Amino acid sequence: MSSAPGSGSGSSELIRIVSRSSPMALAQVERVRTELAALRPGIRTEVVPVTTSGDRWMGDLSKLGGKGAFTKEVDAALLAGEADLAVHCIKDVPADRPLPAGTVFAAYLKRDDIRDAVIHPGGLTLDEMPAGTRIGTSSVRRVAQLAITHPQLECVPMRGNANRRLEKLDAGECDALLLAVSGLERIGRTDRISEILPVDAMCPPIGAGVLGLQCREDDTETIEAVAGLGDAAVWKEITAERMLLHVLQGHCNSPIAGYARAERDGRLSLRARVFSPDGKTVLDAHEWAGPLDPATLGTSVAVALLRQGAREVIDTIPH
Ligand SMILES: NCc1[nH]cc(CCC(=O)O)c1CC(=O)O
Repeated sequence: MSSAPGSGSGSSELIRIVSRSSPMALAQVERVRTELAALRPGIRTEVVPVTTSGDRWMGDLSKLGGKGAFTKEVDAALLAGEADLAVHCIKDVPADRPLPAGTVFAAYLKRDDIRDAVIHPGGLTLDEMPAGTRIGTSSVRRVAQLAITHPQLECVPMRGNANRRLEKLDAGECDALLLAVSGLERIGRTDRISEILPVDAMCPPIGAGVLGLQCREDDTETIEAVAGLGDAAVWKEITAERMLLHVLQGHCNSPIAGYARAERDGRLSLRARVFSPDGKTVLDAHEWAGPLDPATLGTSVAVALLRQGAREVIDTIPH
């Protein structure tokens, strides 16, 4: 191949990005392609589509053997060398076990909104909804917190990608939905939001609003190419949050919530909560740390929750 002198070895570099085919996943890949094109104009990208078991299965996710439901096929494409880069919602990446051997996160992108939104066709907020209003969500985290703040509302199981859930809502399968603001932004449907819930009322899941770029660990070329897309503050937040989840050994069906915040002065805080499914037990911990060791902060908050009895709460929930 003849390339102009001085155009650099990266001028003909191709990065193949594996993606689920939901509108949200494709939008995430487009964000990465746009940011990469600005940072490294010489690199070409291509999308390699996969369908995951989590996308196909509309039943209870725990019956699929856990949260890896959305990541297994993606990991396999990466490890088989069919693709060079995977874009994951960090929220969907299990933390109770190590990342698949041979893969690493090369970057975490700048964080989007971490809050959940209410979608009600009539524009009602949770407080305005009559008793018995059916909220479509299968998330134990959302069900537990709704039981605390709005016990008069009824949760009904609801799965499928965000676009499908909106269709099911419009078809009358439920009266309202809870969905992540960031996901609605990605699919261009923030027009459907009737209320954004503060994190005090609806604590977000670990990793909310963050995309991680996963590579093969020996693929230094791709790792170096995408590392510049990463955000240093988000790296600290995710390191603390995922260490918390790792120490708690939460599973796909455990109502664990929490978020870290890196302040501009370098300090890092982490709040986390563990709920019983009925919301009657709420464990809460919040700590501050200096900038140097996010993993220790995650461990420390997890230990505080374990001292309050988190082990029993997590283990009594079947998965
Ligand atoms: N479980 C699916 C999923 N994974 C990540 C997001 C939202 C975007 C994010 O937090 O990165 C969603 C949709 C939702 O929960 O509403």
